[in-house]
Amino acid sequence: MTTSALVVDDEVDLCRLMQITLTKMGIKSDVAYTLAQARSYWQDNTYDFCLTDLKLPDGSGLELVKEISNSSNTPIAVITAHGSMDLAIEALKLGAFDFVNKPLELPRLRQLVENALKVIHQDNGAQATPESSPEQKMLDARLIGDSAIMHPLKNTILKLARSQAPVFLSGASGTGKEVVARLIHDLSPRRDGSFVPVNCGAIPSELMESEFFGHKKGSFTGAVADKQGLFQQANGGTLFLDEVADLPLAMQVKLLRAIQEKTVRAIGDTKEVPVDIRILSATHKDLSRLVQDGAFRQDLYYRINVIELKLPTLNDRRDDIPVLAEHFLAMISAEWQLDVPPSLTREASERLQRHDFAGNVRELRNLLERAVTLAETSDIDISHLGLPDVSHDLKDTQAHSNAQQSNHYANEQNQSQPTTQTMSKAIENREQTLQSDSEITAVKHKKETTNLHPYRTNTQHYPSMIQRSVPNNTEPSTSSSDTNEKVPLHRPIQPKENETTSLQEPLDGQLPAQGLEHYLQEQEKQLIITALKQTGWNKTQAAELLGTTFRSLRYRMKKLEIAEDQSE
Ligand SMILES: Nc1ncnc2c1ncn2[C@@H]1O[C@H](COP(=O)(O)OP(=O)(O)OP(=O)(O)O)[C@@H](O)[C@H]1O
Repeated sequence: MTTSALVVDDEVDLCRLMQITLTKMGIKSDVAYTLAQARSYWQDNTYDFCLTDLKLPDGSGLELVKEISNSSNTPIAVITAHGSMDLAIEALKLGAFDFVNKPLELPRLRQLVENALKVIHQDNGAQATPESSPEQKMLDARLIGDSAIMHPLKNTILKLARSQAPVFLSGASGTGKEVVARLIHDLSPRRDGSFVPVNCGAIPSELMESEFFGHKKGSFTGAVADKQGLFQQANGGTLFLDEVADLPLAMQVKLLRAIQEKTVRAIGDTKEVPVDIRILSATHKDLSRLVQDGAFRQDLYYRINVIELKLPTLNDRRDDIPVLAEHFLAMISAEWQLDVPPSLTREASERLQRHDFAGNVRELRNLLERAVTLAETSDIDISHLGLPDVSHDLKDTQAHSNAQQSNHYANEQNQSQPTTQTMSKAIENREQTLQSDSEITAVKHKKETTNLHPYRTNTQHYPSMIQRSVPNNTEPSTSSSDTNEKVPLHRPIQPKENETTSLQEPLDGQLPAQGLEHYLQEQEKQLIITALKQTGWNKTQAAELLGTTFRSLRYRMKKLEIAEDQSE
């Protein structure tokens, strides 16, 4: 069936141009020159999408956007006068799926129409199988949770995926902002393009411009070849600005310009290159507060925060804990190639539902990884969770489960004391580097008094595994009066007195042959690999050793092309 469109604009020549473009794309169209005419056409006919100017002789195209979005799923895009970004944003908020600026550039118009066609195609597919559209299936498989709070969230995600509007994902750390960003991309008409996530807090400020916009060979010392920036990598796809609050102010100005103009210029280049990207952004910080404090530009905030999606904390959706736990245990089982998939005992499942998950879903996942490591059989019991005792009734349950596990934990005196365990076979393979003395000690979790999550501070906030044997000069104090003290797996090497932490001079004062950048990257790579080896390739712990965040480490590993796990 031929696709049909309604074009609304009072400029006759422009309407003709749009009609010709649409006809060339195989789309039949009607033209309305006023709001009243548009309403009448809309009532009397069925269209697959609509394209409207905002300034019409008898009213605003925004009214049409509102009416069409409220009464149907039909994609509607708006044409805005150059520079009237506020109106474009208003239209996106009201439900327009995209906008195009005047003077009209035909490639941009074609791109917009192609996106509309993809949305229509997706809708037709969904109508054919309403119960379990591929989109719904993907959403349910990757965003786990069926609680009352998750239903409207999932519906909103499906709607947002159709739009080109910038979305700002807010919510505490570990609530799944990146999961949702990826889903919005994979469910959108841009799914065939790249999803490029960037941790804005992890890029050194002096490299930011080059990372975002690229550089030409020779444009600065160390620019040994042309480099494509993140904007260009995301061309045709989605750029996800994670930890956007951490962007330095100087970079915010440049980013705003690139987002508004939809063009970028690489360092050392003379020409601007157009880019077609959708911007998604996220932070666990209060961005509006940062705007008030002058730490984040209001104009950029306004531009990226066209639609805000707030993700609930895990504590706000406790009903989802069992299903999430099941999901992660299945994942761990597959990743670690366990013969028998692990499962939670009823007591353990109940205990999890009472835990205060300051680190949200990420904390749950890590807690389960640790529990699987500690359990000798496929049954994950309350004692493997490493959580503090919270109530009397729970104590009874725990005593019962401890009794059941007594064969496995013959050496264990009580949960608050360090325990010595042998690891299951699969874990042995994975954690070879941790086993120089074949012992792993679990330390009782110290109840957090702050709401910081474990991966954003340099302090350990969870019961970590520690090696008993550590080098003399880094031996953690075993005489500490606080047996709950959290001890790092390996302490970072402390400089001796009068010793600086700066890198040693290479080759007796000679400068590195391949230049500073290359030398520093090599050093960075070596330090990261050392930390990863020391922690059995556990990125969370390696990040702590290096005094950085998990996300930052992951970003650097990707940048330096360090494979995820080289332990085998
Ligand atoms: N609803 C969910 N279903 C399945 N996995 C989830 C869900 N939410 C979060 N996760 C998992 O939790 C971990 C953290 O998620 P993610 O990185 O998306 O959180 P975030 O909010 O972006 O965190 P941060 O603010 O620290 O960047 C990931 O392993 C992710 O796969």
